[in-house]
Amino acid sequence: MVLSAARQHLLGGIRLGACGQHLLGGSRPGAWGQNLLRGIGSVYTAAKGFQEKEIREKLQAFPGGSIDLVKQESGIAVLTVNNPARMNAFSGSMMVELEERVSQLEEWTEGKGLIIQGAAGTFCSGSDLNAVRAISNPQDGMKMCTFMQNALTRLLRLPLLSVALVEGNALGGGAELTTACDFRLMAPGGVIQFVHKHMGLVPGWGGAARLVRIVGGQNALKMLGGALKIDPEMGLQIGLADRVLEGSLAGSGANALLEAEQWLGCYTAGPAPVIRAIKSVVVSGRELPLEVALGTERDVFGTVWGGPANLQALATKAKHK
Ligand SMILES: C[C@@H](C(=O)O)C(=O)SCCNC(=O)CCNC(=O)[C@H](O)C(C)(C)COP(=O)(O)OP(=O)(O)OC[C@H]1O[C@@H](n2cnc3c(N)ncnc32)[C@H](O)[C@@H]1OP(=O)(O)O
Repeated sequence: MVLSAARQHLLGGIRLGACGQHLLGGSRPGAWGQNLLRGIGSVYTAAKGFQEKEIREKLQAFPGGSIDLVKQESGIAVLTVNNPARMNAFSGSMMVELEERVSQLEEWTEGKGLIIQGAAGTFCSGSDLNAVRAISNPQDGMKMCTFMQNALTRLLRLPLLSVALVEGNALGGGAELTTACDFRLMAPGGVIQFVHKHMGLVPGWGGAARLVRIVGGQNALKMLGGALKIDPEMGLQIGLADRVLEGSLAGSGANALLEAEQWLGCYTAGPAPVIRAIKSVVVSGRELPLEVALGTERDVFGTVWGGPANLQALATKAKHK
């Protein structure tokens, strides 16, 4: 399918430069403002019958793989889903580790961006089916899903601009993980597929709720109802993907990551307090009723107004030509 230049522009098509115009397809901060700036936004820990400690122990009984976090001087962290022998499926211990890494990122006050990737050139094939089989009763399933909803909600609310770097397959829970990032970059050959219907399931990690907000209800229904394989072209078309990586660079691990870092760097350039405030006002606008979001925006505005970056810009009489 040939996309018009304007459509490509809106969809973040591959012909735009790395820093091209990828437009989107005063007081002490109040509680929401403070929470948003700290990136803490758990709403699930009070869910009925949910004992985090109990489910954490249960999940630890299914070990394997790891979730690796590298925080870089650039302010961009890289989180790697690392279980290549199982196509980076999430073991129980990896679910627990993911939540721990999110906690570490919530405390990382210098951070501006985050890239989530899978090890060895493929993204993530969802839950480890061996663990799933062992806890395939409704009670345990509910607990696991609540734990992951909590972790992924907090991940999306981090005051960091986040990117899912999709090489290879993002299946089931792996597809859900991509929706817990602000942006999705797809390598040629990459696939995002909500395979849940084929498993007799629906998404339970918050992936359906987030998907509707990203691609709209019609597209979400088609993706879930048809368990559609979304390739990069289709991803761009429906607004699921923000960019397709260059073919020459993608598929070669470090290069794909480098390209993703360059892309993200266009948006994270600048002082951390400002970038974090940008993410915070977008999170509040995305999640809160308008009146509440406006209040939060005022709170966050108050953290940057008259701040060092603002004063410096005023002193240099910046022109925006
Ligand atoms: C919805 C949800 C939830 O919990 O809420 C979920 O995410 S359920 C999980 C949804 N995901 C799935 O159903 C993924 C099922 N797997 C696949 O479709 C396939 O394995 C692909 C991921 C497309 C890769 O196929 P390909 O032919 O390239 O490799 P392969 O099948 O030989 O896979 C390599 C090894 O990874 C393992 N493997 C792959 N995906 C796995 C998974 N999710 N859990 C446990 N092991 C998995 C395979 O069994 C195999 O192990 P051995 O070498 O030992 O045989």
